Amino acid sequence: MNSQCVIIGIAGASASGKSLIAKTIFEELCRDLGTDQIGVIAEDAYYRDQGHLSMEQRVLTNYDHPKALDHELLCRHLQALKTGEAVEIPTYSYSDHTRMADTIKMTPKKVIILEGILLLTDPGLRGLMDASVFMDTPLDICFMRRLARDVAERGRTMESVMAQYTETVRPMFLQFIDPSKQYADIIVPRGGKNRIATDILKARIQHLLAK
Ligand SMILES: Nc1ncnc2c1ncn2[C@@H]1O[C@H](COP(=O)(O)OP(=O)(O)O)[C@@H](O)[C@H]1O
Ligand SMILES: Nc1ccn([C@@H]2O[C@H](COP(=O)(O)O)[C@@H](O)[C@H]2O)c(=O)n1
Repeated sequence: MNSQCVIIGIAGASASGKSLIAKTIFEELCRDLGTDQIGVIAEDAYYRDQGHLSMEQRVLTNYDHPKALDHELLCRHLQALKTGEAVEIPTYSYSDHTRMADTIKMTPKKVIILEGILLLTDPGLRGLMDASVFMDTPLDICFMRRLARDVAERGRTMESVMAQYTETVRPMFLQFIDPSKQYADIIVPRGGKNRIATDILKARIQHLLAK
């Protein structure tokens, strides 16, 4: 069976507004399609399991390098959803730096919004997307938002956020994420509250569904 499943990929720097725009599109499209017909998948859920490593080893991982993520599993899950099969999405703990025991069942959807920093670096994932987006928020703004968010929500200290940003987040953005912008169909300036970009994406999804 090849069910209708529109997949939109949203990439960009950490704290560029990917989750916010994904959530806005999700909530607004739910009103038309129903909550069971649209889903959001975060690439972060596919960070590799590090249960076999000590906490001292886990903090040394470069979480902004493509190899930190299990894109193969994400690809398999998207292919399964496209063929009408349900999947078990992993859950991830930013404070323990590893997968949690629970998974979340996702049933097939008409629309899947994927969001994550490194999505557009992977040809397999790009090939599964019906449209791709890059959130082009200035890096200094992203850094300020990440600092506030990671201290408030991800159990980090200001010092650890600043060190990680200098050692891996910024260099990996320049090496992998920013060059992947070339693969985006739509480039969104300013961040997750860009109303016109949100409307354009919603209209494109509606157009793909009507085909
Ligand atoms: N345009 C914006 N104006 C103000 N705050 C924003 C804007 N876009 C995103 N944010 C905030 O910045 C933080 C990071 O955004 P988020 O969507 O979580 O980023 P990402 O998913 O790209 O890491 C969140 O607290 C979010 O509410
Ligand atoms: N254990 C981890 C795993 C990931 N990160 C950081 O998360 C960022 C990606 O998530 P966004 O919601 O910000 O897009 C990425 O830049 C990793 O550095 C982490 O700090 N710890």
